[in-house]
This record gives sequence, C-alpha cells and structure tokens, in this order.
Amino acid sequence: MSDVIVPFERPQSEELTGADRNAPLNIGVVGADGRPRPVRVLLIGGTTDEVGVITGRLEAHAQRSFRVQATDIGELDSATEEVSVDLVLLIASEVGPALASLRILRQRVGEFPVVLIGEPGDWQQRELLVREGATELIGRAELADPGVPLLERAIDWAVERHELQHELRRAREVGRHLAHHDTLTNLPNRQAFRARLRQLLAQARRNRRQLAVLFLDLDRFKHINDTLGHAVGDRLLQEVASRLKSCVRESDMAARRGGDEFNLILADIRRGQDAARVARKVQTALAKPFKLDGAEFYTSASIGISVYPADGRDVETLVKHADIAMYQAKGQGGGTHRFFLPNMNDRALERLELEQSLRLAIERQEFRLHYQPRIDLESGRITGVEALVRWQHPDLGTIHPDEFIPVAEETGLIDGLGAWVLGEACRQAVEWREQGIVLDSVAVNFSARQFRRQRPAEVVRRALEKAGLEPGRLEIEITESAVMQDAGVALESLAELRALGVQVAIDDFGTGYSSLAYLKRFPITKLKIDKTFIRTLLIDPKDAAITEAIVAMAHSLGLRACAEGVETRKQLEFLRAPGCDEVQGYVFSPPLPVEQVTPYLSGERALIPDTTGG
Ligand SMILES: Nc1nc2c(ncn2[C@@H]2O[C@@H]3COP(=O)(O)O[C@H]4[C@@H](O)[C@H](n5cnc6c(=O)[nH]c(N)nc65)O[C@@H]4COP(=O)(O)O[C@H]3[C@H]2O)c(=O)[nH]1
Repeated sequence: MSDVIVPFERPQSEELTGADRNAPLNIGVVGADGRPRPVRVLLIGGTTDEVGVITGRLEAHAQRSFRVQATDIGELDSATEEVSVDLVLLIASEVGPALASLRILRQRVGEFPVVLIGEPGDWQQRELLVREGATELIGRAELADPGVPLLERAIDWAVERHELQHELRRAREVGRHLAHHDTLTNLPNRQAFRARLRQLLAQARRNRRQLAVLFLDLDRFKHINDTLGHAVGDRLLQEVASRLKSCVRESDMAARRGGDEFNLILADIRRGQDAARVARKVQTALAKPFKLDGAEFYTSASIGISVYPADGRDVETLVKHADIAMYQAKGQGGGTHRFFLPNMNDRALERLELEQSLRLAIERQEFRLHYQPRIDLESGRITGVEALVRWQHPDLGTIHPDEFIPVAEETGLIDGLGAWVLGEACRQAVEWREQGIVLDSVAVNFSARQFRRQRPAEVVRRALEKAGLEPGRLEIEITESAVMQDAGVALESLAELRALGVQVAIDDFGTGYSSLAYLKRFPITKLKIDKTFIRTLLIDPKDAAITEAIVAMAHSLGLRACAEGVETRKQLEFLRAPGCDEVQGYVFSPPLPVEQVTPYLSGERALIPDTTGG
C-alpha cells in the first residue's frame, strides 16, 4: 500500500473549464475547522503504471488536493478496515471482481462515491455495477489519454452525484422528522406518540411491566393566547415543551397533541405512584415563571393519568382514560393531577351527552330567564333583579346553571348563550319600563370566558342599542375569580364597560383571591358578598367578621355592598348592623319566572321577608 501526499494549493488546470471547474464539491473536502482539506482517495487495483498515471493526474487537478492510498484488489479486505475515504477509484476489468469489491466496500467503508475504471461492458453489466454502488464508469484505456480529462470529470461527477444523493437523503430525513414532529415545539407529534406508545405497550406486555400515559392540558393558556397574542402563546408552548422534556427519561416520551395539550409516556413504572411523582415534577417545572417579552407569566397544568394494564390495554383506551382524568383535574381548578377511575367514564359520557343536548338547546330555544329581586335593606324597596338562566330540558325538566354553565364555558357555547341572556334581559327591562316598572338595574352574569373575549363592552353596547335600554339600567356581574385571572386586562375591560355607563358588580366576593391594589383601581360599583359567608354568618364568628369587613371595605372604596343567599330574617337583621346596602335571597324570594316576579316589581304584591326560616 502506498501513500501519496499531494500538496493542497494547485494551479488551475487548463483541462477543467466552465461549470465543471466551479461545481461545489464539498463532501470530504471541508475539514472540521471549516477549511478545505485533501480529498481522501482509496485507489484499488491497477498496474503500477496506472497508479502512477492516476496520482500524476490528481496532482495536476485544478481545485483540490488529494491524499491517495493505493491498494491491490486482493488486499481490499484488510485495507478498508481502518481507512476513512471520501472517494474510491476502483480499477477492475472483470465484472465479477468489480462487483465483489463494491460489496466489500459498501459493507466496510460505507457511503462514498466510487469511480469504476474498467472495460466498458454491456448495459446490463453497467446497470448491475451502478446498482452495487459504482457512481461513475470510465474505460481503462481512456486513462492513458492525457488530452481527455475523463478521470477528472468522472471524479467531479461522482462527488457531485454523491453529494446530491446525500442531500436527498438528508431531505428525506428532514421530511420524516417533520412528519413525526410538531413544528412549533419540535416534540414528537400525535402520530409519533401513538406509534411509540404502541411499541412500548408491546414491550410492557412481553415483560409484564406497567407503563403510564399522562394527558396534560395547560391551565389558562387560552387566556394568555387571547390576551397577549399568538406569538407569546407560541413561545410559551416552546418553553413548556422543553421543560416537559427535562422531566422525563430518555426512554420515555413527551409529545405535543396540538394546541396546549401534551402527552407523556412513562415507559416503565413500578407502581402508579411513580407516575404521580412525575406529574408533581412537571407541576414544579411549570411553576417557575416564564419570562417572555420581558414580562413574567405563570402557568400550571391539569394532568390526567392512566396506567397500563389497569386502565386500558391499548393506545385508544389509555389515551381516552387519561383525557377523562385530565378533565377531572381541570374541574378541581387545575394545577393538579388525577388518576383515572372507572366511574369517571360514566361521568364523561354524561358530560358528552350534556354537551350535545346543550348545542341543540340553543337552536331549540330551551332557555328561560328567572329573575330574583334585590332589596334595599334600609327602605325595603326593590332596587332591581338579577337574571338567572334556566334550561327547560324536554326530558330532564329544569336544569340549573351550575350544571351547564361550566360545560358551556369549556365548549365555547357560552358565547351564544351569554349573548342571548344579555339580549333577553335588556328586552325584558324595556318591557317592564313600558309597563311603568322602573328598576334601578337588571343584573346579568358574565362568565369568565365572556369577559375574557376582547371588548366585552362592545357586546354590551350592541345589546343595549338593540333593546333600547339606558346603559345605567344594566348591571354586569363578574365573579371575583374571573376578574382576578388577569387583573391588568380586566381593568381595561371594566373601564370600557363603565365608560358605556353600565354598572359593574363583583360577584361571589370573598371566595377568590383579590388583589386589593387592583380592587382599589377597578372602576366598579358594587361588591356582592358570596352566599357561603352569609350561610354560616350566625354560626361562625369568622364569617360574621368577614362579612362585616367586606361591607366596611366596600363603603370605604365608595361601593355598594350586596349580600347574596340571605335565607333567614336573623341573617337579614345581622346584615343591618354593618350597614349592608342590599340583600338578595330566599328570605324575600327565589328567582322567579317573569310572570311571577312582575307583580312584586309593580307593587301589585308586597315582598315580605319569610319568617319560617327563623
Ligand atoms: N342557597 C341559596 N341560594 C340562593 C339564594 N338566593 C339565590 N340563590 C341562588 O344563588 C345563585 C346566585 O347567583 P350567582 O352567585 O350569580 O351564581 C350563578 C351564576 O354564577 C351562574 N349563572 C346563572 N345564570 C347565568 C347566566 O345567565 N350567565 C352566566 N354566565 N352565569 C349564570 O350560575 C350560578 C348559579 O345560579 P342559580 O342556580 O340560579 O343560583 C343563583 C340563585 O338561585 C338563597 O337564599 N340561598
């Protein structure tokens, strides 16, 4: 074996011209430092003269230098063991040895261009040689002719073709990667997740091991996306993806299903609690603030867990059950995990049925509004009513909002339903006015989603205009938790509502976590004390103290205080002392259909506090 080192800087060859000379032949020509390096050539076979001719011609090559190792065809086996080559020149006249050499080369050295220098055989033989790895074929006789730069061209073409093949392979790999990965987060996508889960299930079955599927949905993601824009939402998802990856082992998988939903596979767990540990780890990872665009965001996830084989033996069942468990976690307020339990299935089915009939209910106009009077505690006058929606289900009878508002919220059906409630309440207020019943205000509940939607004031303005109601006669009730979800954005929406002239009450006050700094700045008109405090007012001195404190705080902020859920005369009396302005509750009246409430509003019937409850 000889080793010929050819210096790198070569004068330009007169033989290679035009496109050939400038062709970008990079494979094997660029070293690790980014600088061109000699092309490593393995020259196999040939006579001493031929080896001499070839090395001479390579030395004279215009653009690159070559480092040639020559070996006999018979020594190929041992020669290729430790060489790394960029290009092979194989001299073999017979098809048999040429094919055998090509096969050895492919096995031992791998992928590289091969210029076969031999006797031109028939096309079938040529085809066979190409199939076995010959990139270019030239005749042995042509080597000797210095006037024809066939060898140089063959080398250039071989390298070029090899490079193209290489690029094609890479493009295919990229294509395959894209087909199996989510472009935003670069995590495996849903298809890849399913394929991997199928594979891991087969392994778990063989080895009698357990595995867990986690279904993860970010809490409040839609809110971030809606209010801060998709660009911030996307960056948050990317950051979440990388945190999720760091929570699982190499053998596990973190995948993105789409939107803000992710799946994890824990490939091998000893008991279910191992999955709970990972779920907690994920929550801890997500609890750290996300710094995007110079601002800090917080998110958490609702995680459902299903375990093979207890909760399912196939991909579909395990994913479905983890999804159901995730909904349960979400129902607990998010930021937590739940294991799948068999009875969750029934509840999930019920929910699905509810969702389906809720869609129909809107079309079939099965909703009615009931109105609960609100009374000024000092004068006993009815100041207004709160509109509360009821669903007259054709089979199930009256369904209360606590059962369907959350479903309507999650599915987005609240948009249509909320708009109907608002329009109907405004229309009714105008109808009462036309009957001579003038109320301070009619209150309408706005759900968190309705409020989050951009410009709730616009929806309200249109409803007022359509009904012909003065803005001051409408009160919008928004729960404390909905407002505090993103107090900064709420501040703007509330200001717009107030600018319209409508009144705004914070509902269920005391149950959420109000930032008093924000509360001070909110342009609201009323605080409604949650009925849970009123219920235990006379039993629990702490609730009594909280109620008094809320009334005092409302007054010092220049707001009215309204107590909800007042059921007894004693509660009513208690509320007088701190100067609570208004009350609402069964002690006066439950929410009533319009025909029953109207006589009270018109004064035709008097609203007398109920004494039966004590
Ligand atoms: N224990 C007790 N309860 C009393 C008493 N007086 C009234 N209530 C009930 O307390 C709830 C007060 O409404 P909320 O806090 O706004 O709570 C409402 C509100 O958050 C929501 N909701 C009702 N209608 C609508 C609507 O049109 N849109 C939206 N987004 N939410 C609505 O559903 C919740 C429940 O509504 P309802 O079932 O009508 O329940 C009503 C009412 O019937 C009492 O003395 N004792």
